[in-house]
Amino acid sequence: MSSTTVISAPGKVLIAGGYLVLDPAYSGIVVSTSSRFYTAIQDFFSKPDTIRVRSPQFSDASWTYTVAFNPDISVQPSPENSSSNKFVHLALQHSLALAVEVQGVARVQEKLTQALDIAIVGDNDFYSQRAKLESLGLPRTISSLSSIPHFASAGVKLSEVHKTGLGSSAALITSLTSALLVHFSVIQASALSADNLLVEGRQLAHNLAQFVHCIAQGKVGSGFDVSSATFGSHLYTRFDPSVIQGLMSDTSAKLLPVLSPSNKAWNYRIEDFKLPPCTRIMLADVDAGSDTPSLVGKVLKWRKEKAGEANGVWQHLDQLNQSLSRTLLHLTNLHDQSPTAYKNVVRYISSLQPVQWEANPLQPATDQPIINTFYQVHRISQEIRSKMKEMGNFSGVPIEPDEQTRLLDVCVSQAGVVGGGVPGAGGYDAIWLLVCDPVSTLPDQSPLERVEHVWSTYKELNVSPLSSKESFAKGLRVENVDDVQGLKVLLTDS
Ligand SMILES: Nc1ncnc2c1ncn2[C@@H]1O[C@H](COP(=O)(O)OP(=O)(O)OP(=O)(O)O)[C@@H](O)[C@H]1O
Ligand SMILES: C[C@@](O)(CCOP(=O)(O)O)CC(=O)O
Repeated sequence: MSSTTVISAPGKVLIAGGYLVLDPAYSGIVVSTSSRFYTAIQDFFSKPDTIRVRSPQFSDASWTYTVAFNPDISVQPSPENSSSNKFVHLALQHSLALAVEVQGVARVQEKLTQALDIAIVGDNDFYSQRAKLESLGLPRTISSLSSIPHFASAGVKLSEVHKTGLGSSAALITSLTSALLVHFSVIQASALSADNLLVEGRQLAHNLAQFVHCIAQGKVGSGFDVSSATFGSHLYTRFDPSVIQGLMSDTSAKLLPVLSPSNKAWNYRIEDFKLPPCTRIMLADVDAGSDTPSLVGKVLKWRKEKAGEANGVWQHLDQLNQSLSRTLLHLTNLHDQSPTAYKNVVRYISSLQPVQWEANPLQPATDQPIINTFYQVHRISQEIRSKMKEMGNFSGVPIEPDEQTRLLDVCVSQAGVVGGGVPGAGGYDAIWLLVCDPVSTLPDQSPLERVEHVWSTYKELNVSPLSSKESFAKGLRVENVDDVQGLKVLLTDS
């Protein structure tokens, strides 16, 4: 077997900044997840200029393409394909076109003298595992999820799968286009090492993925999902959509002048962010579902029509979102200043409800500022929830519907739960929580176990956990096949 290029990209959770982040005046807090999409590219023995793409988790999910050079490069789906995949097709077309612009036709043709086999797989979290847990007779807990094999077959077609909101299309596009850039030597694999995020290769990968994702979706969103798939957790401020508007309407135009990192029109901003030590994000898929584009359309219509009312909400939320990111980052500083006091506090508040955290007058003075800062995070995240709900009430959109409010209220009053909310655009389909994650809480339950118990026994909504944590690997990552559990068996050995 010849060498295999494997590139992964993480999923995302927008914990603050939904709707605001569509406007370049505001930023959002995006956390990248340990759940990833993987693209593996190998040579295989078939006709030259042929690319076969497979998604082995789904039925009817293999697509063959022919690459023609006449004289411009074009990637054509085979008439024998039994389904189409616009996202995959556009990723191939534009990545190869960019490769031709950078490397010249001859080098791209040379790489295609052997056909390519491309396998795309997403960690189980991207797709709801509720039905699988039920069929295995397992409770809806994180430990049950670990008994499902990696990259489990969904048993359905892609068009029928129940997604969980982690941004499957953005992670898929970012891993696929970047794997093609590396395989065709447009960028070096070393450009994707974690040491320095703002290197040109990674930026080119970002710009290409943003463009392909926009064109596949038929619209320019804020792009926080592709940005976190590329750079990991950060505070995101969007790029001006005009940078790719020309390419969106004239797809035969040259890509490199627009997508090059030296094009100053790419004015997105990435600022460092990570969740504090000894905490963990918990995510749940709520079996109700919302149509994000229609929520966005209605909220933006209201913002246009009732600018005065909306601007007040936007300003207030912006203040809160900025305080949240500052306060979370401050916790990391407090940890670094006094790791022992910090760990003691986390253990202490893990067994108390947030309203009790500040109540002990005998708390050592070293612990007070740490406890107060954790309580600030709780308070700010609660205020963000209520402002987002107000935004929903004003615009007639269920951003934090009453059902989710009841669920979140139960969750955030558990001992050791710092805060939570509805991610991204909100709606009925998911929640996030930040919980204390101390080394041990024995003989007490841990906050994670308490939340799992609430979720698995909750009656009003069917709540199913995801196993994702925050990914500290910064976005795109070069993988070694043998290190990715469950991947090797899905690759061809032809
Ligand atoms: N494993 C996969 N293999 C190939 N294509 C996939 C795969 N998963 C998703 N896709 C592509 O992404 C498309 C789904 O994109 P869509 O924008 O609807 O999802 P999304 O908003 O990213 O979903 P979510 O955020 O809930 O994960 C599918 O129609 C398919 O083209
Ligand atoms: C509403 C919005 O700000 C966030 C949508 O996030 P999500 O897809 O619900 O995670 C839209 C966007 O940023 O593109």
